[in-house]
Amino acid sequence: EKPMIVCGPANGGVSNGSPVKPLSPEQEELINRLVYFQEEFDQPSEEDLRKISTSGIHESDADAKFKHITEMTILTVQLTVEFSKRLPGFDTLLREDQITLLKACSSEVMMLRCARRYDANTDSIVFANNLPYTRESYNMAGVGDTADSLFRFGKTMSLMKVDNAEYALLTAIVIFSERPGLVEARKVEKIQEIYLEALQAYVMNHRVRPMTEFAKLLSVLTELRTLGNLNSEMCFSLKLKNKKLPPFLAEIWDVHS
Ligand SMILES: Cc1nc(-c2ccccc2Cl)n(NC(=O)c2ccc3c(c2C)OCCO3)c1C(C)C
Repeated sequence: EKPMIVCGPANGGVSNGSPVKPLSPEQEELINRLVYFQEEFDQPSEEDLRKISTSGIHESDADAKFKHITEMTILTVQLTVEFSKRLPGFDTLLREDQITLLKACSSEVMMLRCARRYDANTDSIVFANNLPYTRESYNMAGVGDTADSLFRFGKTMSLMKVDNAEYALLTAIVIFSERPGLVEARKVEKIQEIYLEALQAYVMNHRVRPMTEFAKLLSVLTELRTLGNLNSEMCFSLKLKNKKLPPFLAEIWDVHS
């Protein structure tokens, strides 16, 4: 069943003295749809997880850990592609622009998905039941120090108490971001505006200090750009170390030997 959003304004519908505009029915429907598909495509299926090699996962085999991370990432990026296809507006774009958006957003959405799975008590990313994205696996896989900023990001997000609706809207906003090479950039921007307005309306009606919380949520977008760029840098350094990425990831992240 669809998880309904209970839309009672957090502050009795008044924010710094002025009455808060409620969410429109269209915005409520949009948010409910996004939260529904966020759950639908949240984790790889048990069947997919069984396919992932867990051999060597609990030993100190660096290559096995690296392989595990790559396989988990491929499954998760594929879930993001499925989520994107169901976003209102995505199917109105040129195929070429859909590809541009999916390639560019994939690492950023991965970071956001991991942040959502960050557990502050254990300072770890609890991702599906295979736990590949832990500090230990990162250290083992030989990419430990860079992953630190992913855990810091996860901690920041958990302190902000970002809820499912805000995560789903942030993901849509990341997907419909301005990217180099877009043919219909203006069209993507117009679609992104819909999701930005919905996020603003949601925050205005659900947060105690809406303006600052909305600003902080938008600053997440900038942090995600930085994290995505760090991923590109890591892909490049892996290439220099002749550490092969699976073709699917080499293709979407433009890592060509
Ligand atoms: C197969 C694979 N899967 C990932 C990944 C794993 C989890 C979240 C996001 C990404 Cl992109 N990465 N990237 C990182 O793990 C990664 C790269 C750079 C980072 C970073 C991470 C998690 O963390 C933030 C700082 O820079 C890789 C390769 C490239 C190892």
